[in-house]
Amino acid sequence: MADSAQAQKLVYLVTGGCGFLGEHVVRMLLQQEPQLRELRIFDLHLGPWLEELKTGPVQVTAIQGDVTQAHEVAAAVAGAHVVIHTAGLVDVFGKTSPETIHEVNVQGTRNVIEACVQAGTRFLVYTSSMEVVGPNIKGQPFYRGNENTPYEAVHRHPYPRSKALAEQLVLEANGRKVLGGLPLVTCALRPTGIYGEGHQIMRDFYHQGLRLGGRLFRAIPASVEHGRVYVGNVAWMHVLVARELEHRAALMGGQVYFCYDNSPYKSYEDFNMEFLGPCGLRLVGTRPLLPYWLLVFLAALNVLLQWLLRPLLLYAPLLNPYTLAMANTTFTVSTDKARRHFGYEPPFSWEESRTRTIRWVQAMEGSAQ
Ligand SMILES: NC(=O)c1ccc[n+]([C@@H]2O[C@H](COP(=O)([O-])OP(=O)(O)OC[C@H]3O[C@@H](n4cnc5c(N)ncnc54)[C@H](O)[C@@H]3O)[C@@H](O)[C@H]2O)c1
Ligand SMILES: CC(C)[C@@H](O)CC[C@@H](C)[C@H]1CC[C@H]2[C@@H]3[C@H](O)C=C4C[C@@H](O)CC[C@]4(C)[C@H]3CC[C@]12C
Repeated sequence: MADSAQAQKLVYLVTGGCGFLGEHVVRMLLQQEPQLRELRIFDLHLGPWLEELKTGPVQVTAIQGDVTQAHEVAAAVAGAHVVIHTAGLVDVFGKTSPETIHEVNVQGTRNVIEACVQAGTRFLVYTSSMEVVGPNIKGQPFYRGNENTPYEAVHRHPYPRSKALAEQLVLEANGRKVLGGLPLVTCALRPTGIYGEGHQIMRDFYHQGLRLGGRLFRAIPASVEHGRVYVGNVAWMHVLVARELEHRAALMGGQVYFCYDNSPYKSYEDFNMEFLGPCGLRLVGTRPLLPYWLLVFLAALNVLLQWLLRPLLLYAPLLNPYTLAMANTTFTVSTDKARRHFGYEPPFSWEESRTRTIRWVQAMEGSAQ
């Protein structure tokens, strides 16, 4: 990338740039990356909001494309200095087949890597996930762990498997010679559960609560901690890594970093209530209202119903065996590797993150507040 002595401006490509995280990365780049000349936004589904971005000094190029199509990826990458690859199928609800998840998340990532090599693009930031680590199929807790904490990462579910395989491809590609003979520098970021404006699952919980008369029913013990991170802080980490990769290639190249901030450690449901409570919902029960065995039965019943109904409609409830196991397994991170390696500090405090998320829920149609 250009150093300060050169006036050269940079071309960034964000895959999945119209997604929940991708949109925040796009907006953060436009606000915080002074070297940006052109921002390419590559996505299967382009959002109408992109039009409003085209009035600024940076050239914004919206590209409707599919990461599973190598030629489409190659065309989008050609001429880019940096690729931030967030595109992926985030499906733990059985909405898509395991083959499709693999095709998008693994083959799509392979296509991005090869496109970088063929085009001479030297810097690739990949949005991985905590799930590359866990929780594993044994339900072993990962308590305040970091990037070096030993943990038996064993996955059966197609989504975490695909993220683990894709991350491995990205890290193994670090150091490959790209067109022109210089090395590719790659890095993988592992967010825990991201929350914030645009989080579809939070929207689903909110609407479920509205349907149930303003109530949600506790299913998970409050003692089970789940790490969460604000989307604005995750976006900033992507922008900062993309900027620092060149200058700190020897240190950062081929590394993984958990995405973290000062969001509190809470159960998944209690954490959601930080935002849904001020918006009029109430979490019923100080302990799970149903015995775990009954939740296991209901989760399995949901799988059966999904299979039976598939010819007629997509039935994809929040509760299934995988989501129940995830919600019931402590997974929290405590690390400062990103700060030590590239000076990351979360720009949004917990209070700001909470306020922004509450305002977003309140602005949702049909708000109870
Ligand atoms: N949401 C979380 O809690 C979380 C946590 C950790 C990691 N991640 C990772 O962050 C990334 C973004 O996740 P998100 O929550 O914003 O999901 P999202 O579904 O909101 O965004 C994904 C984007 O990728 C696009 N996409 C999907 N398939 C594509 C394809 N074949 N070609 C091009 N674009 C395609 C979608 O249209 C969407 O805009 C994913 O890689 C996900 O694994 C998410
Ligand atoms: C129905 C109840 C049991 C309810 O509590 C289920 C919650 C469940 C939908 C979520 C619990 C943990 C979530 C996952 C976690 O935050 C991390 C993830 C990694 C990321 O890469 C994608 C999203 C997710 C898998 C996230 C999905 C929702 C949960 C399973």
